[in-house]
Parts: sequence; C-alpha cells; structure tokens
Amino acid sequence: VAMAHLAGRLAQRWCPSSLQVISFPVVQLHLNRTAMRASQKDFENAMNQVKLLKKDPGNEVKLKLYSLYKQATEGPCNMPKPGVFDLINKAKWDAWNALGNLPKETARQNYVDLVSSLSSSLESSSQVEPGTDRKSTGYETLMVTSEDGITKIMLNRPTKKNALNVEMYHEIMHALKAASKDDSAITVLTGNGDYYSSGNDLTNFTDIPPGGVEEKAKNGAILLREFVGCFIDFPKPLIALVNGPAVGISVTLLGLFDAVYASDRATFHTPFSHLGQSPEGCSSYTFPKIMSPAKATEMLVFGKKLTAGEACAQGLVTEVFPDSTFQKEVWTRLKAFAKLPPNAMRISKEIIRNREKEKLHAVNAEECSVLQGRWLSDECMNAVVNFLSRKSKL
Ligand SMILES: CCCCCCCCCC/C=C\CC(=O)SCCNC(=O)CCNC(=O)[C@H](O)C(C)(C)COP(=O)(O)OP(=O)(O)OC[C@H]1O[C@@H](n2cnc3c(N)ncnc32)[C@H](O)[C@@H]1OP(=O)(O)O
Repeated sequence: VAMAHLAGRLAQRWCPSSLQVISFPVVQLHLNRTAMRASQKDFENAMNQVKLLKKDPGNEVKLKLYSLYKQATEGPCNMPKPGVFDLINKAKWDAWNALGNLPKETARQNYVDLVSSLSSSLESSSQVEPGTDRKSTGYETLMVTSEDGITKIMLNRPTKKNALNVEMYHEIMHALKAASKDDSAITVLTGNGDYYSSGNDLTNFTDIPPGGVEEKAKNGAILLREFVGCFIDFPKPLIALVNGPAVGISVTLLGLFDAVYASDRATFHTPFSHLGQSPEGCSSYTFPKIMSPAKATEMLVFGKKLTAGEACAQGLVTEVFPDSTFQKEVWTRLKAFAKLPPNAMRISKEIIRNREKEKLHAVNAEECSVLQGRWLSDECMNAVVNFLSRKSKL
C-alpha cells in the first residue's frame, strides 16, 4: 500500500502535460566547450530536438534523458543521495547513479541515440491509424533503431539494470519479429546503461492471478517457451553486444546468438541454484556443447561468475574489447558486416543452425516444463522473497 501510495504521488507530480523532467537538464545546460568532440554538435542538436517533442515520452524515458545528460556533461554521479521523501530528486539521482562509470562520450552517444529513436517513434506513432499496434512504432522498455543495415534492439530499463519484466519479454519478441522482416541485414541486442541485463525481473513473481501461483507458473512457462523460441527461429545474423554485466536468462540466451562481443567490464552469471531455479534459454544443451559439460556445470549448477576473458576462453563470447573502445570498435565491425550480401548471410546462418533447430525447440520445451515446477518450490519462493525484501520491496 505504501509503495502504491508513493507511486501515485510520483505520478501526480510527473504527469502534467509539460515535459517537467526533461526541461531540467535543458535549462541547466552548461556546455564545457573545451571538451567538445566530434559528437558535441549531435548532442546539442539532440537537446534541441528534445524541446520539440510533441508527445510526452513518459517518466522512464525522461529519467533516462536526464541521467545521460548529467553523465555526458558531468561524468559519474558523486552527489549525496537525496532523502527517501524527496521522491523526484531521488529518482533522478538513482537514474544517474545507475550509469556508474559509463564514459562521458558513450553517455553523449546514448543520449543522441535515445533522442533520435524518440523523435522517429513518437513522430511516426502520431501518424499511425487508429487500431494499429502502437508497439510497431513505440516501445516502453526498449529502444529500437534501424540504420546502416543494422537493427539495434537496446534493452532500456537502466535504472533496473535492464531486468526483463513481462512487458519487455513481449516487446523483445515483437522487435525480433519485426527485425526478421525489415530490410536490415543483421540484428543486434544490447543494453542501455552500465548493465547488459540483470536477467528475469524478480518482481515478475509477485502479482499472483486469481488462479494462484500454479496459474502464474503455467503462464510463465508458456511465455518463456515462446520467448526463447523467437531466438531459436531468428533468421538473420543475431549479434549480442554485452556492454556490461549479464545475469540469468540474458546469459543463457547467448548460446543462441551468432556472435557475442563483450566489453571487458562484462561478467556472466547464472545463479540458478541460488535462486532455486534451473537453466533455461536452451543453455542445458548449448553450454555443455560450447564449453564442455564440466565448465557448463560450474556456471549453471554452481553459479560460477565468469569474467569476459574467461567467457571468451570458454567459447561463450566471440571477442572481448576494452570498455573504452568497445562501442567504436564493434560498430565499425558491424557496419562492415552489414554491407555483406544479406541473402548469403541468411542462407549461411540457416545451414549452420537449421539441423539443430528441432533439438533446440525440444530442449526449450523441457527446460520450461522443469522451471514451471521449480517456480512453485519453497527454494525458489524463498530466494525471490529474500531478494525482494532486501530493500523492503515486500
Ligand atoms: C512465474 C512467472 C514468471 C514470469 C516470467 C517468465 C520468464 C522467466 C524466465 C527466466 C527465469 C529465470 C532466469 C533468470 O534470469 S535468473 C536471474 C535473475 N536475476 C537476478 O537474480 C539478479 C537480481 N539482481 C541483483 O542481484 C542485483 O540487483 C544486481 C544485478 C547484482 C545489481 O546490484 P546493484 O547493487 O549494483 O544494484 P541494485 O541496487 O541491486 O539494482 C538497481 C535496481 O534494479 C533492481 N533490479 C536489479 N536487478 C533486478 C532483477 N533481476 N529483478 C528485479 N529488480 C532488479 C534493484 O531492485 C534496484 O531497484 P531499486 O532501485 O531498489 O528500486
């Protein structure tokens, strides 16, 4: 009740038609002109574009804009944390602080990318006919952009370390289906902020439907099976850019990608036993094949966390880059890949992957059915309650 009350107060303060939160970084603009680099002009243009947005992009996006602006202009957050009752400033502080040591240049680039995706999605969503699926143009939990033959799907809940809530599962499926049909040659999945993803959002376990926990677990297994199925069936080269730590399902899915590039800040952690759960994303099959059964056991059963270098040595990661040059180096490479003949790439992927597809779907079905049982276990319920009560979320 207290949380709902706080959320209500927050919404009331942030829902006026003006872009209250957005206007904050704009009026506080103090550009350090000596530190200008190539993208400074894009950054300034993006700030101007923000002022011209016709639709309110929502609080989550406004916080993101705010935090990227602060990171890009001032660097990592070193302000004292506002008190718990100073809701707006605390939310802003949290968003900024969540960016950790993200380099100023990357923050500036992310700000520009975010504004560009907002401008196109909010403009075109105002043109769609009534009844058209809004998610084909605007996403709540993702930033999807397409240029230079590359569709980029960016997980965009940085203040929650890009944890996958139910909406995000649906939006990723939607974005993958759209990417499989668009005219891009390759598709990239990455994370916004300091994390790639912290895996399944543990609050997914909290809203219990009238049918009780059994119904919840059954629906979860159906959703998970469909979600992983989209990765198994994805027809174009699918590349993960692991920009920071990855946990749980965001790690296991990597076995279904065609290439995995990682920053040296990334770590790979699948604490399934700690959570009373079991492997998914076909990892019970792909990981032993990729890295040997014993190494897979260390990760999937004992929850050993790997560094990017270790994950690369074990074949889960294709190549590791220093964080400071990660974005520049991988995007140069991806742009070159995207110029290759797209049909040849599809066909080559098909011949590499297709003979495994049936097996992967069978593994996926089995893993989901086992997990459905795990979600009802005391071990799992206790682990979720422990995480959520860590900061009095329950
Ligand atoms: C039964 C129905 C299910 C329906 C769904 C079906 C599909 C499920 C399929 C997959 C099942 C499981 C696979 C997995 O992915 S298991 C792995 C789950 N993830 C975790 O256990 C990670 C939990 N998070 C953490 O341990 C830490 O947050 C962190 C990632 C190590 C970061 O620590 P930090 O100290 O740097 O930051 P922190 O303050 O904790 O986090 C910032 C805010 O983000 C929230 N948050 C982070 N991760 C999650 C998460 N996975 N779920 C929910 N919330 C998360 C965190 O609570 C903070 O929020 P706030 O600022 O306090 O509000």
